[in-house]
Amino acid sequence: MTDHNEPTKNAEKGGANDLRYMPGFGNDFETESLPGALPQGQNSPQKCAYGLYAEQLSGSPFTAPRGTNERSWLYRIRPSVKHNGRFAALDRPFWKTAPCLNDHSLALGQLRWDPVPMPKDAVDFISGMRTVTTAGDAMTQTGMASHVYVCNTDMVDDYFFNADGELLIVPESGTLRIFTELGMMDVAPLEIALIPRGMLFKVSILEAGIDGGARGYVCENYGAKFTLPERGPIGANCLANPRDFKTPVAAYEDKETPCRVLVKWCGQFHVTEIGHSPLDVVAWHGNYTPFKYDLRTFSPVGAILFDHPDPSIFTVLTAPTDEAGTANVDFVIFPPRWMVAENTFRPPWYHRNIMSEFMGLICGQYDAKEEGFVPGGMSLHNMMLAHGPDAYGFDKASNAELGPQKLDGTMAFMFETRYPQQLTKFAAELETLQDDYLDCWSGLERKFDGTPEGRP
Ligand SMILES: O=C(O)Cc1cc(O)ccc1O
Ligand SMILES: [Fe+2]
Repeated sequence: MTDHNEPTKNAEKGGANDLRYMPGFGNDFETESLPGALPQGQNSPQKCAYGLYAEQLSGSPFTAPRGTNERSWLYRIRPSVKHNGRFAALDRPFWKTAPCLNDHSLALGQLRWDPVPMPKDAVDFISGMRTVTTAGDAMTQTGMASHVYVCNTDMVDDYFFNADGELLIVPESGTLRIFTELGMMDVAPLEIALIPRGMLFKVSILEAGIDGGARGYVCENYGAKFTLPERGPIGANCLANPRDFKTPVAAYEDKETPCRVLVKWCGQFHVTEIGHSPLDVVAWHGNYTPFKYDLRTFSPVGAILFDHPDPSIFTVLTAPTDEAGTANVDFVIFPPRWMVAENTFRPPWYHRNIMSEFMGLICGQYDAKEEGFVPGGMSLHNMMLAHGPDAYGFDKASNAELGPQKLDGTMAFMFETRYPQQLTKFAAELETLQDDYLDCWSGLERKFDGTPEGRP
C-alpha cells in the first residue's frame, strides 16, 4: 500500500506537521498528487488522465445560491458506486441521533461531568464515539449532537462517512491523523477539524495522549454548514481569519486488499465490504472540502473599558438557520486574553438563555469555574436553566484588584444551539457525572440588608 501526498510523498505516521495544506475558508481549491491528473478547463472529459473516473460530491443542492453552493470534483481510481455494495446493519449503540427523546430518567438540572474514561477494550474513532446530547431532528436536517470520542486503536481497513451531518472535531488529548477523500490532516489539541457530510475518512492516532489513546469532543451538525460569522462593525479582520483555515492537498491510498465502508445514515449504521481503499482520489478541485484550524490564531475582540460582552464575540464558526441571528449551532471559544475592564464583574454574569449550552475544556481553567470543570470534562446548561460563576468565583471576582490581568494557558469552548439538548442514557448514567454540581452555587448567600452597600 502506498500513501500519495505530493510533494511530501509517503508522509509516514509519526511525521507530524509534514503534511501540506492550502489556506482559505470556502475557497475554490485545486490539487493533484500526480502531474496532469486534474482536467483543466472542464470537469468531465471523455477520458480522464491516468484512467481516473470523474465524480462530483455535492454538499449543497445544485441550485443553491452562489454564496452557499458547495461541491467538489473528485478524480479517482474507481467511482464510489464501486465502494457502496450491499449494506448490512451495524451496531454502534453509543452514537445516538436526534430525535432521541426520553432516553433516561435523570431529573432536569444543570449538569457537569469529569472526563469520559478510556474504555478497556480496543475502540477506534467510530466505535469510541459517545453521544452526550442530541438536539433537533437529523431527518429534517435541523439540530446537532454533542459527542465525546475516546479511542486507542487506528482505523486501518475501515472507512466511514456520515450522511447525517458534518463533524466538527475538537481534540483534547492526543493528535489525530485524519485521512479524508480529499487528503490528510494532522490535528492536535488546540486545533479543530471539520469533515463535510458524506465525505469518507479514517482516523489514526498520530501521537498518543491520555491512556495511550486520544480523546476529544465532536459536534455533529445536521443543519446548514458551519460558516464564518459576520463581523459587523468589527470590520474586515479579527476573530477567525479565513487564511488560517487549512485544507489538505490531494492524497490517496493505492490499496487492493479487503476493506470495509461504514455509513451512518438517518441514525442507523451500515457496513459493506470492498476489495480496495475508497480513499483513492488522485486529484480534486472544488469548494466542498475538509479543513483544520488552529484556535491559537483566533484574534479575540473584547471589552476594553467596562462590562462583560455576550460570548458571541468569540464565535469561531456558526451554522445558521433561516431565522436571523438564531444559530442551529455556534462553535464558541474562550481563548487566552487580557481582562482590563474597569469597575466590572469580569467573569460571565449569572444568566438564563433560550439557547442550550454544552461546554468542554481543552486545557487550563475556566474563569467562571476554577474548580470542578477540568480538561476533558463537560457541562450542560440547557434552555432557560440558570447558571453562572460558582460561589468561590463570585466572591473572588467581586473583590479582585481590577488591574490588567491575562487569562492564560486556557481554552474552553461551547456548542450552543437553538434546540434543547436531550441527554443520552450514556451521559445520564456516566460514572463521572458530578452529583454535587449544584453545590457550587450553594455558598451564594443573601447580601441584601436594606443598605446600599449590602452585606460584605
Ligand atoms: O455559561 C457560560 O459559562 C458560557 C458563557 C460565557 C460568557 O462569558 C457569557 C455567557 C455565557 O453563556
Ligand atoms: Fe452560559
